[in-house]
Amino acid sequence: MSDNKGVRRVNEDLARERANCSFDVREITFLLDGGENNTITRKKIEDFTLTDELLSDKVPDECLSPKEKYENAVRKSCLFGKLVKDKLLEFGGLETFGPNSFVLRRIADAFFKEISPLLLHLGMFVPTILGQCTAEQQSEWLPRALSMQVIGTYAQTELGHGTFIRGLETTATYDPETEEFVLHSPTLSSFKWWAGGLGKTVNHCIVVAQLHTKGQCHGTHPFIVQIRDLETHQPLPGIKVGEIGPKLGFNTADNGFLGFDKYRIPRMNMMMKNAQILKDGTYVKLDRHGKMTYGTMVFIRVMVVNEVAFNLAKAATIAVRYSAVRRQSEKKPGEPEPQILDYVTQQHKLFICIATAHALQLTSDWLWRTFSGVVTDIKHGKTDSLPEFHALSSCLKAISTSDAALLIEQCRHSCGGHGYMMSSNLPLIYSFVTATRTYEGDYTVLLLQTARFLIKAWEQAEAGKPLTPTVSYLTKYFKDGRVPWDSTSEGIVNAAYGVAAGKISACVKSIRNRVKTGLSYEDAWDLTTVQLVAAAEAHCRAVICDVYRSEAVRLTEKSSPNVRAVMRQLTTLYLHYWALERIGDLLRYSAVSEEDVVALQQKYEELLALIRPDAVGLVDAFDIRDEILNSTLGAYDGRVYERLMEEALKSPLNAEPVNRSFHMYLKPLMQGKL
Ligand SMILES: CCCCCCCCCCCCCCCCCCCCCC(=O)SCCNC(=O)CCNC(=O)[C@H](O)C(C)(C)COP(=O)(O)OP(=O)(O)OC[C@H]1O[C@@H](n2cnc3c(N)ncnc32)[C@H](O)[C@@H]1OP(=O)(O)O
Ligand SMILES: Cc1cc2nc3c(=O)[nH]c(=O)nc-3n(C[C@H](O)[C@H](O)[C@H](O)COP(=O)(O)OP(=O)(O)OC[C@H]3O[C@@H](n4cnc5c(N)ncnc54)[C@H](O)[C@@H]3O)c2cc1C
Repeated sequence: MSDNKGVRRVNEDLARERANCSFDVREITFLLDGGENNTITRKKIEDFTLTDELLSDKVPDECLSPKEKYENAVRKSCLFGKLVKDKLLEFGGLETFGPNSFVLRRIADAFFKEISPLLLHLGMFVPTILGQCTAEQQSEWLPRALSMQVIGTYAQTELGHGTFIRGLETTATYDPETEEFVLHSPTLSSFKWWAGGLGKTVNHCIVVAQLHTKGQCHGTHPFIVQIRDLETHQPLPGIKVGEIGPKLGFNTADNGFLGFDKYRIPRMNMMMKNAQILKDGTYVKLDRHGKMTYGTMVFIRVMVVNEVAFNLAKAATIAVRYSAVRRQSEKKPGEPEPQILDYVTQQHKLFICIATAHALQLTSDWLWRTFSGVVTDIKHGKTDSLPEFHALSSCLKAISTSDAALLIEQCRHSCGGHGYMMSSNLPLIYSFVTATRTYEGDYTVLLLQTARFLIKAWEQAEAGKPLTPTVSYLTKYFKDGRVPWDSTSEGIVNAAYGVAAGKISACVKSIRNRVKTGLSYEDAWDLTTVQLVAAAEAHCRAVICDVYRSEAVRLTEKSSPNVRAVMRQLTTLYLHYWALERIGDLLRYSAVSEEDVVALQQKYEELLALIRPDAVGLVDAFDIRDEILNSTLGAYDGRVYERLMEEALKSPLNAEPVNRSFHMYLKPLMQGKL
C-alpha cells in the first residue's frame, strides 16, 4: 500500500468516499470547535505535543502486566505533565489552560490508552481547591498543586457508601487543644474506596468526612490531607492506603482505599470557603444554600457531558471509517461485495452515533455557558439558579453517559469480530465510558434528583407561580389533553415536551393517589420511582432535542448551503430516531396517528440514504488524529488489515515460535506423561 516514494496511500474506498463528500469538511470542524481560530490553536497544540517519541509503545499497553501498565502510565503522565507545563506556557500559561483544557484532555488520549493516574489531580483535586478553599488557602495550595509538588485526588466514596453522601462514616473531630482535626475510620465500611491515583500515586487527597466539634456533628465537609511523605512516598503513620485491584476499565488509574487511625491534620486543612471552624471549635456556616460543598461534583457532571460526546465521536469515527473499508456478503447474486456501510441496517446503527455526538457536544457547550452564568451568580451571592442547574446537570449527566455507552457498544457491534480486538480501541473506549454512568452520581439516583425538581415545578405550575426556563413548558402543557402532532422538527420537539409533561403529570397523580390510600409521602414517592425516572428521562430528552435543534440552526446561520443541509439532516435524523424509539409515549400523550408513524419511519429511512454519501466526511470533520484514536480500524488511511496484522505481531506471545508451556504441559499431556 505504499507508492514508490514510500508514502502510504489511503484505502481506495475511503479516498472515493472523501472525493464524493458534498461539503467542505473543515467547515464542520470549525463549527464543532467553536470557530476557525479555536481549530487553528487546537491543531497547533496537537502538532507540538503529538510528535514526541514517547507516544510509541513497543509493546501494546494491553499486553503488559498490571504493574507494568501502571508504571508506563506514570512515566507518560510525568512526561505529559512536563510537556504541558513547559510548552503550554509558551501558549500563554494558565490562561490557556482554561479554554484549552478540552484540547489537553483530547491530547491526553494519545498518551494514555486507558487513563492517567494524574487525571483526578487535574480533574478534581485542583478544581476542588478552586471551588472550596478561601483565597488564603488557595494561595497556599494552588501553586504547589499546579507545579505538581503536591499531587492529589478526591476521596469521598467509602466501601459502604458512594451515593448517600450524608451516610459517610469517616469522622473529622476538632481538638481545640492542639487546633487540629482528628481523622478516623471507625469501621471497615468507612474506608475510602475508589479515589483515582490514591493507590500508589498521590501524596495528598481531599477527604470528605463528618465534621464533629463541641460534641455536635455538622455533616460532611472536605479536608486536604497529606497521606504520604514527600521525600520517601511512604504512607504516613496513622494512614492505611493501597490499590483496590483490577476493574472492567480504568486499570491504569490506581484507584485506591484509605483508612485513618486517629490521624491528625491542622485546623486550616479544612476547606473553609463554605464553612469554618474557629480556633475554639465554634462552627460557622457560610453556605446559605446548604449544598455548596457538592460543587465539585456538579462541575464534573458538566465536564462529563463533553467527555462522553468526544468519546462517542471517537467510536463513530472508527466504526464509520471501518464500515467504508470493510466489504462483506452480496446484495444480489454475483454482484461484488458491498461496503458494509451500504447496508441500511449498518447506517441505522451508525448515523445516530454521529448525530448523538453532535447533539451531546452542542448541549455540552450550552450547559457550560449556563454553568458559567450560575458560577457568576454565586460569586455575587445569588444561589437561586442552583436548584434548576442541579436538576439540569444531573439529568444531562445521566442521559448523556447512558446514551454514549450504549452507542459506543453499538459501534463495536457494527465492526463485527474486529471490533472486539483491543487494538480497535473500542473495548477501552466502552470500558471508560460505561463507568461514567456510575461515577459522579449513579444514573438512577441522578434522574431521581431531577424528578424531585420536576414534581415541585409541576406543583408551582398548578399554583400559578412562575417557572424557571427549563421547565417553563409545563405551563403550556399543564392542561390535560394530547399534544397536537406536527411532523416538523419544531413539532417533534414540542411533542417531546408534551410527553415529558404528560409523564410528570402521571407521576403527580400516582403519588397523590397513593397518599390518599394512607401511605406516607416517602412511601408513595418510592412506589412511583420507576415512573419518576422515566419522566426525568423524557424531560432530559426534550431538553437535548430542543437545544440540539436550536443550536444547530444558530451555528449554521452563516454556513454554506451544503453544510447547512447536512447538519439539518443530522438533527432531523436525531429527532425522528427518538420519536420512533418513544412511539408508545407519543401515541399516549400526543395526537400522532398511525399514518404519521408510517411517515416518520419513511422519512427516517430517507434520511439514512441522504446522509450515506457524507458519512465519512462527517466523521473526518471530528478531526481526531490517529494518535488520539489509537485504533487499527479507524485510522485516517484505512489500512485496516495491515494494522491489525502489525499489532498482532507485537503480541509478546509471538516473540518466540514455541512457548515453554508446550514443553511443560502440552507435550507431557500428548505423550500421556502428565
Ligand atoms: C495528566 C492528564 C490530564 C488531562 C488534562 C486534563 C484537564 C482537566 C479536564 C478534566 C476532565 C474531567 C473529566 C472527567 C473525569 C473525572 C473522573 C472522575 C472520577 C469519578 C469521581 C467520583 O465519582 S467522586 C464521587 C462522586 N459521588 C457522587 O456523585 C455521589 C452522588 N450523590 C449525591 O450527589 C448526593 O448524595 C445526592 C444524590 C445529590 C443526595 O444528596 P443529599 O442526600 O445531601 O440531598 P437530598 O437528596 O436529601 O436533597 C436535598 C436537597 O438538596 C438538593 N441538592 C442535592 N445536591 C445538590 C447539588 N449538588 N446542588 C444543588 N442542590 C442540591 C436537592 O435537590 C434537594 O433539594 P430540595 O430539598 O429542594 O428538593
Ligand atoms: C471508575 C470509577 C472511578 C471512581 N472514582 C472515584 C473517585 O475518584 N473518588 C470518589 O470519591 N469516588 C469515586 N468513584 C465512586 C463513585 O462515585 C460511586 O461508585 C458512585 O457514586 C455510585 O455509588 P455506589 O458505588 O455507592 O453505588 P450504590 O449507591 O450502592 O448503587 C448501587 C445500586 O443501588 C441503586 N441505588 C442507590 N441509591 C438509590 C436510591 N436512593 N434510589 C434508587 N436506587 C438507588 C443505584 O441506582 C444502583 O443501581 C468511582 C467509581 C468508579 C466506578
